Amino acid sequence: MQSRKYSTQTWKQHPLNPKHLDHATIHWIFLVDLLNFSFWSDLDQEDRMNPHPDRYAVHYKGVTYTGYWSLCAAINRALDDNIPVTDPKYLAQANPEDLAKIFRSDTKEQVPLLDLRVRLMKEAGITICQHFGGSFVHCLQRANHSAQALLDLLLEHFPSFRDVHEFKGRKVHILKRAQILIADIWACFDGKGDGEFADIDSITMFADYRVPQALYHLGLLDYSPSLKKKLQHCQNLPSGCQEEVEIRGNSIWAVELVRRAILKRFPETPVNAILIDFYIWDLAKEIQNDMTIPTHRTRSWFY
Ligand SMILES: Nc1nc2c(c(CN[C@H]3C=C[C@H](O)[C@@H]3O)cn2[C@@H]2O[C@H](COP(=O)(O)O)[C@@H](O)[C@H]2O)c(=O)[nH]1
Repeated sequence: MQSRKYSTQTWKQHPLNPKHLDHATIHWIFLVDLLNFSFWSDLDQEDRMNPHPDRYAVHYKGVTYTGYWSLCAAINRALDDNIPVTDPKYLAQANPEDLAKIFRSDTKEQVPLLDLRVRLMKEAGITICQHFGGSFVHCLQRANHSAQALLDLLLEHFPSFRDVHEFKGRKVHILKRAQILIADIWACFDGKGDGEFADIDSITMFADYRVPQALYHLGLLDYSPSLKKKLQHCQNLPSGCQEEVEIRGNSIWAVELVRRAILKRFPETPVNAILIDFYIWDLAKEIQNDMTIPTHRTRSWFY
């Protein structure tokens, strides 16, 4: 595990991530994490690095992107076409057909939950214009460098970030996209300026579908024989069902235990759940072809 520099350098090194530390980058991160969900393909049960040829993909600057990176490629493609897709004023007044074109596919399959993505873009654009003077930066600055205050503002004003579920009669706040939004701003800005959060270490791992798969592969998470069977048969798990919430909740706990183990062994290491999560997610993409279990399949706008 490298130091904090790991996430910051890696974050900006990816060709699709923005390089300039300005307000346009904050708007880019907001839009990406507003839409950062459910890229797994109904067509592609293999889910390997060499994707099913019909699986939703975006060709951008000579590279074919699937999954999360296809979202970033689609947004960058729109910006290159002079469509101000990260500008809330544009989103508020744009017509849905034009917004849908941003996700046009270079294969047979279209992006999952397209209509929902368009709806969320319009709603967020209207909300930012009504409550934050047309710029998400004002929302960020209203949090006054507190991750938890920003989390509260996101949950108050943007309903799709309310990743909260019921588990055996108790409310479970998983909040994956709201937290990764904060983490991406922090990592991109190296914890400085607009990216400074005094309580950044209060952010948990982001309970998606890729990191749990890697945690299992690494022997840090285990599944019951019946759940393993469902995953191996690519059976859908309904959003909010007990097994799905167990996978997500235990993933958060597994990363917390990894964090404690690292600090016990290397007390001086500036590690937090974000850095561990980013490390495991990037690793998961590298070893995707060797994974010993498929990802779980829940069609959801939460992750
Ligand atoms: N826990 C966690 N989940 C993450 C990410 C990211 C992208 N982060 C990059 C940006 C900065 C960091 O340095 C990473 O390089 C996407 N996702 C989730 O994965 C799923 C997509 O997977 P696939 O279909 O294979 O592309 C989907 O649920 C998406 O929401 C992360 O970092 N952590």
